[in-house]
Amino acid sequence: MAVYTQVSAEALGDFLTRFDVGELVSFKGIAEGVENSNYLVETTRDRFILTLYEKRVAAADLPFFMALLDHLAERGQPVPPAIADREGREIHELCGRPACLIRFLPGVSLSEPTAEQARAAGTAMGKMHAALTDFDLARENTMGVEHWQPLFDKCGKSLNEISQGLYDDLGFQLDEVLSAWPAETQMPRSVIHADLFPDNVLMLGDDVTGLIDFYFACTDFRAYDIAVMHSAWSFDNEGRRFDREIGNALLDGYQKIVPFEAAERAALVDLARGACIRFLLSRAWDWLNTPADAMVTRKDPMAYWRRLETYDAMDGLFA
Ligand SMILES: Nc1ncnc2c1ncn2[C@@H]1O[C@H](COP(=O)(O)OP(=O)(O)O)[C@@H](O)[C@H]1O
Ligand SMILES: N[C@@H](CCOP(=O)(O)O)C(=O)O
Repeated sequence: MAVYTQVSAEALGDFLTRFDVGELVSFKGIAEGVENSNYLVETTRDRFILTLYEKRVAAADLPFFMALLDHLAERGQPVPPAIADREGREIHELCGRPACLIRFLPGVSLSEPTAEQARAAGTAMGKMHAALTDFDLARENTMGVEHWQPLFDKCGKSLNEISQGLYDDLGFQLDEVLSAWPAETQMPRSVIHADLFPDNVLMLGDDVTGLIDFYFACTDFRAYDIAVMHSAWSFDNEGRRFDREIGNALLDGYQKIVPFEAAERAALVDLARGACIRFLLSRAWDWLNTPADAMVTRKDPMAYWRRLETYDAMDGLFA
């Protein structure tokens, strides 16, 4: 359940008067998602998403995210920009939280995408990267490679409460991935989504209708974005079954738009191992620090350990 902040009909009705969007007809909390509070809002004119930003999204980062969404939307990418109020402001405050009213996009996120859908999603990421070549802003990846060792150290031996021996096993893998990690100048860097899991891609049939949830977007290796996507899309939820056909379709759809440079292609498997460590660590931290009775469902860190083991046994992502 991702509605942390309750909004009353009165507060929302009053909030909407700042915009030229018609009057409130109905609204309801959206259960999906874990980071922010999201509501589906219906007015006399249209549908919108109301997002109240909770503790993981820093208010200071919102201008970057909104500029990024505006840039992509202006270039015809299927992303949801924030709606500006009558004075041109996109970022607001509601019920004590930073808040945005966001364009609603049609489509559903898939739990079991097919290879054709993965190909379309890879192509959508390629088009997004191509549209970002003239985007000038930057944001540090606060979940990037420099942050893995400190987060590992913060989790410490408690990792063994998740699975016996995880502290030593993950420590070993982390050392390996850090020593294989490419130097900054070795391959193209860009603003990337950094969390394009199936739940952040809206689709109708085989068509991508929306790329959402840009709140981890940051500057990093461009190929790291597709590696994150590969690790999220090519396995079942538990990370037990690897589907090479889906992985290949994803990479293939992407490289039709943004061909891989030789250095990117060679580094993909190490970037995917890094992606596993990143999500394993954030999930492990949440696992160890979220009370079992909290409203939000904790995601299984070991699903990323299993993926890491699969990548560890691979020579390259293409086969
Ligand atoms: N612009 C949008 N159009 C349509 N649905 C959206 C939009 N933004 C979010 N949603 C819906 O809200 C859910 C949660 O949004 P998301 O941004 O993933 O939340 P969180 O940041 O909390 O993880 C999505 O799974 C989707 O169903
Ligand atoms: N995709 C991450 C968690 C971030 O959740 P999101 O709902 O904001 O995409 C994971 O699965 O660990």
